[in-house]
Amino acid sequence: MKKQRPVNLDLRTINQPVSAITSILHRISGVITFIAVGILLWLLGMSLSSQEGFLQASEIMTGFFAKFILWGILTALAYHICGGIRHVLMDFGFLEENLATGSASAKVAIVIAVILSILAGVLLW
Ligand code: HEM
Repeated sequence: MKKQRPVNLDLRTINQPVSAITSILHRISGVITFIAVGILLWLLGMSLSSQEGFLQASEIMTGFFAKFILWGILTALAYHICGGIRHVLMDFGFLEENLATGSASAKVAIVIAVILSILAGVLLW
């Protein structure tokens, strides 16, 4: 096999198209959402356990760090849903599968997710 093949695996030097960045972020946001389910179920369980548990859960959620984590979770979920709906629209043939439409829909998904993220921040603080 030829040993001197042109291989470039240095991600910092590869210019990623916006649809590729959207795709990577979609997987990352999916993993964050998966971990978030555990955190949110733990909080829900605590809040439903007793009156003290509810007060404890409320107390936890007043801290800046907890709010920041929740904001991150809501941002990841918002992004994942926007990217997910984009995927579903493409899969059902509502969006054309070409470079121009892929880039445009990726940008729209990012902009909507940023707006939802800002709204989540306003809601929390
Ligand atoms: C608890 C909620 C959710 C969790 C934990 C979750 C998690 C994930 C993860 C980890 C992936 C990545 C799979 C991979 O890249 O191999 C994924 C992909 C996907 N998710 Fe979610 N997801 C959730 C909710 C949603 C929702 C609400 C939507 C719809 C809007 C959605 C739509 C999608 C789609 C379409 C893909 C496939 C994307 C692709 O083909 O690259 N997900 N999800």
